[in-house]
Amino acid sequence: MSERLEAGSKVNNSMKRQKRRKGQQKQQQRVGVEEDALSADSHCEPLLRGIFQIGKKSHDVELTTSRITWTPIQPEDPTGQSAVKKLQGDFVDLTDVFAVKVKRRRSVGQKSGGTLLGITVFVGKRKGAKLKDHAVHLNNLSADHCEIWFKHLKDILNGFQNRPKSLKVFINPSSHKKEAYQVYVDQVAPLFKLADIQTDVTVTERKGHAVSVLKECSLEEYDGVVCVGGDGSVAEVAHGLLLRAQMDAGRDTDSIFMPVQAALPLGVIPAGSTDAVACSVHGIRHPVTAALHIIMGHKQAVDVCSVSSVGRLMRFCFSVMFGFGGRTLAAAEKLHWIPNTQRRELAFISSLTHLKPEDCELSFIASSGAAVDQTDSELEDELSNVAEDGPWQTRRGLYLSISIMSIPCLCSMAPRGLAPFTRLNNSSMALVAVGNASRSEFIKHLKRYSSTNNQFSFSFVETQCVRAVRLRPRSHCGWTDETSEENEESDTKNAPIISTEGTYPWNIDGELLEVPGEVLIRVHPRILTLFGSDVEEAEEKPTKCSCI
Ligand SMILES: Nc1ncnc2c1ncn2[C@@H]1O[C@H](COP(=O)(O)OP(=O)(O)OP(=O)(O)O)[C@@H](O)[C@H]1O
Repeated sequence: MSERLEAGSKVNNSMKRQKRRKGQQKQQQRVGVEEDALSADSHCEPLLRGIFQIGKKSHDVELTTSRITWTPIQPEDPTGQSAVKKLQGDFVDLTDVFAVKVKRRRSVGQKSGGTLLGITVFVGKRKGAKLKDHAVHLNNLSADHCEIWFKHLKDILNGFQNRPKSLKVFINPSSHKKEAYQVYVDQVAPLFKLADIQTDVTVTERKGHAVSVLKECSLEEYDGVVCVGGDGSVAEVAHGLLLRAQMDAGRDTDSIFMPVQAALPLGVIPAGSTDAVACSVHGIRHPVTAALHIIMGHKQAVDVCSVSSVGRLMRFCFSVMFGFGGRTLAAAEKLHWIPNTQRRELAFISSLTHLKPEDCELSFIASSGAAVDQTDSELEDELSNVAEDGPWQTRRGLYLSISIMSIPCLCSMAPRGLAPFTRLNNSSMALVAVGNASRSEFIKHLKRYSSTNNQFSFSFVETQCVRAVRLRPRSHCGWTDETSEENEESDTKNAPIISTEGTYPWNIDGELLEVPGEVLIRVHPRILTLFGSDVEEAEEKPTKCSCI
């Protein structure tokens, strides 16, 4: 790319350039250009230099391979006195530029042509975790001048190989407040269009629709997949992408196999009620931020869990909950005629009212939790032992809730994450096992997720960094006798979690899965790439659950 640009830069006659540079140096001394802006880029040879009007002032604008820098031009004082006022220059890094357009004045309804006004550079401006689109108008009425600048800028943007040019988009119109489609049309599609990204949109019609499309469509023509929806939709698309990769690689998903990576990165446009995946890679629930991360090709490899039962893959996912989390979801499904938010609150209250522990055999293989730098074959060797021979540690007892997460799951309910002690790609999962406790103690633990207090500093909560977890719910006979006195307030006469079909409810990324018997959960390091970056804490305003 740089060769192409250097060739392009020969447009400038070197004599002229020297002369101009001398003039520029003089001018810099005269007007006192913001020194930081220029000095950081001083090692880069200018590709282009020209005069544009920015705002109300004429500016000397310089393009290098990494920046556009502009400095206001101060007219010479007729009295010959040097200017006292220091004029401020500014710059944008080209890595923050996501589109460039020729700017024309058009009358209402006019679709093409129009009077040339200059060029507009679109920048993703950062404010904390938020990215906002910002336009810098470089006005100049010369068509030749603008054409050269436009071409150079376009060449540079096209040279960013990490940026997608074509995307497969899934929109779940039923997510949360049914706003996903409008969010896409109003906030995301215009940015994709501006960045000249081709899109192929599927508005999903039912649960499982995205998976069936991903299993069959030709992926070669895309540079990424985008999901507009809540965590359930993201989980479905992530599962579909990973399942497709296993099919293409000939992996037998009816066995304990080592999965291959998904072929395409996944972009997450938040339009759900919790959006923990979007928050974990953007730090904020903001569709424009998510769209700009996708356009600018910011990528982050993440660990994913697999859930298997009797040796068969059931799901790839980011979070698995058993006990309270599974029960609450099962209760919510039974109230399907009630609107989403009220349904969840009712189910939550009902599960709290009937709080009861599950009798389980919980086994896990611990990991350091620190990011590991292993080769793929070393990882494969290590993780293939997980099914049978790993150094399992086993606990037997009563648990109110067991959660396993491969990413921190940041959200407004838990700005530091449901699992703050795991990272996006540390080859490890967080295991949070909440043992038997009174309802009031359990509520205290839940409340701490949205506060600054440590939600895990309770004697009945155990946390571990793990590579694999095996959970075997034990027969419901027996556990009532072991219930602690502290838990007397719970309704011990209530039906156990096991259903009449002999299955247990699991909450897998917010989706209910009824599974009989033992479940194996393994971590698969970095097998999925998400558009976004690693984030420490969500910038969301903490919201407290209205039920507790
Ligand atoms: N047209 C549709 N009608 C009904 N369900 C759908 C449709 N399209 C997709 N789904 C399913 O809806 C489920 C829930 O979607 P999603 O998570 O986006 O919404 P939500 O539950 O309202 O949001 P959140 O998980 O953030 O609370 C997903 O499992 C998805 O498979």
